[in-house]
Amino acid sequence: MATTPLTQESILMRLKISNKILGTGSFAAVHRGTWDGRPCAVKVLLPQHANRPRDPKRSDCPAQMLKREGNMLMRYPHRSLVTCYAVLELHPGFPGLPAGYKCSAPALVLEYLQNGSLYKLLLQQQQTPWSHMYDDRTAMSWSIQIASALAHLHGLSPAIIHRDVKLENAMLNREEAQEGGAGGEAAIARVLSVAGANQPLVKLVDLGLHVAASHLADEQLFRAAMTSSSCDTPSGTAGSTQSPFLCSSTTTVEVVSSNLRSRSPPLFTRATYSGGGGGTISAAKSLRRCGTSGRIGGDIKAAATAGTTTANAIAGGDYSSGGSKSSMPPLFLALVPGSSRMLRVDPRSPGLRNRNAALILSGHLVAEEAKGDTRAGPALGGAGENDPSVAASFERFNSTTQRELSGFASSSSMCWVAAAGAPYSRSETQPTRAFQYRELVTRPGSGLQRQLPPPPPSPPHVTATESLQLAQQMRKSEKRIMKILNKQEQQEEPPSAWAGLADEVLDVTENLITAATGAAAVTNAATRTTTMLTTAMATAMTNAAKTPSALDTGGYGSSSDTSYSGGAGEAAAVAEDVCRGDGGAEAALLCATEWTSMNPPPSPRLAVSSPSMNCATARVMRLYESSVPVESVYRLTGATGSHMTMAPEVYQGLPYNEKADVFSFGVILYELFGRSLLLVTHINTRKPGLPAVMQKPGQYAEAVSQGYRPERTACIPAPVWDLITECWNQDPLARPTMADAELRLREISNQMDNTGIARGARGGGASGIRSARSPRVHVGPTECLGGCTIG
Ligand SMILES: Nc1ncnc2c1ncn2[C@@H]1O[C@H](COP(=O)(O)OP(=O)(O)OP(=O)(O)O)[C@@H](O)[C@H]1O
Repeated sequence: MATTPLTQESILMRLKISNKILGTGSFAAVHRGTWDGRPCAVKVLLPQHANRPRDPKRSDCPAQMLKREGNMLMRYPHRSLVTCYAVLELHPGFPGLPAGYKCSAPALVLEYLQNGSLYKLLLQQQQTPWSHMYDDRTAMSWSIQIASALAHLHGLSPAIIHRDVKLENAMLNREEAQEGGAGGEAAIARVLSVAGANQPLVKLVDLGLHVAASHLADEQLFRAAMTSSSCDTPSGTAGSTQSPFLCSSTTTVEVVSSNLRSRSPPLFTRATYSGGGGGTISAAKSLRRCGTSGRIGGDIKAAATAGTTTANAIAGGDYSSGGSKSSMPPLFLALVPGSSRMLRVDPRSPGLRNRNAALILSGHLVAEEAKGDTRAGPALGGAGENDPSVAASFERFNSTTQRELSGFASSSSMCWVAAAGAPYSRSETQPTRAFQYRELVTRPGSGLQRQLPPPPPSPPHVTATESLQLAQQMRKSEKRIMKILNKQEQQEEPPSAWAGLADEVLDVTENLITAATGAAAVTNAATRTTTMLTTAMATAMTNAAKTPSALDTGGYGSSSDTSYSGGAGEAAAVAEDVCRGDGGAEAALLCATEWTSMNPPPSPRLAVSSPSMNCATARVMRLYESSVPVESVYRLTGATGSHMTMAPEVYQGLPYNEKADVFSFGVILYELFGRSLLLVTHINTRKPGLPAVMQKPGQYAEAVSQGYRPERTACIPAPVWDLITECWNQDPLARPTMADAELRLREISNQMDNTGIARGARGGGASGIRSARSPRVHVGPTECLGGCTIG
């Protein structure tokens, strides 16, 4: 079935769409339907989005987002994620499709979740506080299911961030779906009324906003990588059915080199490797599971030797000094949860010999090359276990490099390889088919640096309040920029129309730069990068506006070598990409990070007029243009998701990673165990600790971003509350991983069982859910509704 190509005819045979709408979101309407006779939900892009012209280059338009959602669900299924049976394009006039479609519409055929969302259940619970709809055991079971789905997503490499974790997106289903059910409240009531039935399952839905925390290819590239024959299998694994590679043509690794340890502050030269490679995701998955055997197992063991206990993710990348495919050694990384260590780079690489390399993935230091480890032969097996130099380099690494890079690591969701030692040679800059390299910023003392005046003296200490004000100012400015960009997008204006926008953007940019300069002491990478991104954008827009003809003739794609002549055409192309939100934005950001890490912008005008800035930006852009369509880091700054569950850093428009989901998960725990929705308890309600009554969810998110947290309610068990507060830590890096959170919940659950504490004493049959229609015990509004007894 899965291999049969889906034609419109076969779709017609298999898919029936009824006119019953299960729900409508901002992008899609979800219809009831059947797929091969089984009940299903059909999520179809709304006509207003489907009818818009599509740019295949863009991954952030609603059509692409919907497809990405489906592809992601199909590729990485999980018991607690809604199942996607098919990703389709439905032609206008397809039976059951409402009128209004002029173009074909992407549609997902999803598992039908007939029992509504936990949000609706909670809403109903709050409306009828006398009824106990579920007990703590059930709340715990649901929490664990949601945690395991998120741990699954975050455990992928690169991590996938859901970005919209909330009770609305946690839907109830029975293990055995019943035909003929109806969604919404009726369904909830039916669930509730079935005492003794199987425990309802929770499934996470709506992954439309998901994003890869690092560099994940789109489906096409991913497939290409999976079937690629260019995988450089390490010796000893030939013939193995499972390649120990997670294919690295989907992985772009940032290399930071040169004098890492000897300079203070360290100066970085960065190159980007986007290697080819092979292998399968399933291999990586199984490797992640195995942990103790096989060649990779050896390295995981080495990680354990070095002081860590478990490795829960493995990524592999080709890391090469350039040249032929055969000279591409694999780079293996073990991501150690909650810690920061491991692994080593294949010592076969002559380019890496006698050089220490460290890799940081999503903020974790995960790899290090052992200095002096030049052994050839089995690339990975057992490496490091008995090698004192490996252990020594771990030590060295932890005491120096980690500290030096922590600023980068904590603010970036990208992979970084830090290599100390000899700078890369020019020969390394020659791109090969599967390997590209660009030097983004000139080395210390050359070009860019000389043109810039010395950085201004550090401003006096910036207080937390000032820092917050700056962040808010940033946010305001960002919003304005987004508005401008949206206006541009909606009106589908030609690039020449940027002339009018350029001035406005420059204004905003100045604001940002002022904020950034003032906040230098805060050393906020987000501030810097956003500043520089918008600077680059403004520059490009201005240039484009000045010489619109360059747009017609100037092709940045035409200059593919490392020499760069500059010019408005190039700048305009940068702007175009930045505006369109694809690789250009990332490129500008990458460049900006690098540039500003060495040189905080001394004055807006200087930064704007720096031709080297354009140069570097353009180079990076080309790199990404020919590389994978990476998720734009830029889009990882800015409010995405729901205000009531939004992490502070997301609200503030700072860079964020998968820990934003952890924060939102804390809200889920709070609402589930507390039997109350924050929206109900906090909006239009006077709360202690808050100066004024909040009327909008945005105000709540703002308060949270300033440190406000809801107080514990009596019915939240103490250990659960502890976990909630950890998830709500203002510092994302201090929050637990989802894997940890899941583990903790399981432990709490066991603890509850072992101590024989009668949870849900007041309610629930075997299902743990009580009927809304059969109220039994009245409790006042301040009493616990959950019957919890731990605390
Ligand atoms: N698999 C499903 N089974 C039953 N109902 C569903 C299913 N998926 C979604 N729904 C219903 O359809 C509604 C809209 O779905 P969804 O949230 O996925 O759409 P969206 O356009 O992505 O929404 P949003 O505006 O939140 O991004 C949901 O609130 C839910 O009630």
